[in-house]
Amino acid sequence: MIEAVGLTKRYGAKTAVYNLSFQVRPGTVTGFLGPNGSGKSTTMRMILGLDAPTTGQVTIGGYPYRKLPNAPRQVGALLDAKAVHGGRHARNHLLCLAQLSGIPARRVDEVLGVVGLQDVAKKRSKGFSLGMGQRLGIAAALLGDPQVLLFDEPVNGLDPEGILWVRNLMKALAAEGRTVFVSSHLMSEMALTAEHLIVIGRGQLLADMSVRDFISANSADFARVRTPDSEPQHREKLTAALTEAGGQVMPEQDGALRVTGLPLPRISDLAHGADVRLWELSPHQASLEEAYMRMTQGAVDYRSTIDQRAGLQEQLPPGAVPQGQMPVAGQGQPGWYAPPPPQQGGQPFAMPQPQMPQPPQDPAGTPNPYAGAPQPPAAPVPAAAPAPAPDLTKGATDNEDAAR
Ligand SMILES: Nc1ncnc2c1ncn2[C@@H]1O[C@H](COP(=O)(O)OP(=O)(O)OP(=O)(O)O)[C@@H](O)[C@H]1O
Repeated sequence: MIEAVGLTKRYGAKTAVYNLSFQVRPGTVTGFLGPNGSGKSTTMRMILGLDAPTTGQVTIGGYPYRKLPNAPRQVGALLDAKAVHGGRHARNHLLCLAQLSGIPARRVDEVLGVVGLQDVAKKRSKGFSLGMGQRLGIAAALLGDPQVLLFDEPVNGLDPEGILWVRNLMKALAAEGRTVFVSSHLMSEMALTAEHLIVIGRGQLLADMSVRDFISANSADFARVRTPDSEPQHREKLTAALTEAGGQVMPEQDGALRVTGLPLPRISDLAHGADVRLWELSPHQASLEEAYMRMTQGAVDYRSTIDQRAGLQEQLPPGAVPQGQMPVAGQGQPGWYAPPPPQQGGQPFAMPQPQMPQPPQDPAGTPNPYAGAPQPPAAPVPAAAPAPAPDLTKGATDNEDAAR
């Protein structure tokens, strides 16, 4: 098991991770999600002893990585697939790693077979495609047959067959009782691979819960209702009946209606009562991607100004708030991505809290640099000229970082 308690990392004045506490348990794939720059890689580096926490601690099986007996046999990681000596053959690269860790050479051939690189084992890795490089990185992570595995964006650059392979590999490793911690920006993939999620935004914990709970906590189910295309007046009649009964009705682009706040049998009864025929009445649940976007929209550092100004962004569903704004309980259209009311202390999303040791309130005795970040702004910001996300870290701005 991986356990972080009050983990904080500052780079000078920049706070990359703040007071992060979570556990990654064996036997399931745990997804690690967060917008760009939210601190995922920094957290993974601290887990692996590559960066020292400013305060707090993170352990694997009860030990900090650097004190873990025979660490390469216990923990495997893919952090940066490009971090390979390009002039070496794939097999030689793995052999070097194996020798450093006292792993027998036959294991190198085993893992080359597992990742499907046996035919290119004698090729120099500088000629490898992005996907082949990922496979080589995964082979290196598997070398010590470790119980704990960390993968930072493992499907980066993989084709659909490769993505499916990684998904099955992660699940198989977890099914063997291993601890599998994997970051990804591919939500659809994460929904298929992970059972549990840890979501961070601006270095802080936003959610620690199952994928199922995460989706239901950050989205609302809805019904799609469709009347015959040739009878637009019936669509209007049904809209009126549903609205009068307390439902929220929004038109979809294809002419159907999105209805929230009413159960399906009630919608059917209301349609029958209004003498309106239905061509479709179907239940829908938001995707992990929608739920994730909903939760993290207030914690995104890097956002294009061009597509916002040009109105190119996908239209937000009713009830969802424009980017940069957090929802306000009781406002907007309830039932449509309607969030639970903000919690005391500024936590905007209700989430089941696992029993974890409580980290020190503020280990360094300095104020929380993110305090107030999730609070809703006082006034709505027009979509055409959104306010930039405030740089709450008071350090080098993210734009400066990005420009480097
Ligand atoms: N060595 C460093 N020195 C200064 N700032 C750093 C350093 N490493 C990371 N940061 C900053 O810390 C923040 C978190 O970075 P990190 O790479 O951990 O985010 P991430 O969630 O992995 O991002 P991405 O999804 O884009 O990979 C960023 O603002 C980054 O600029």
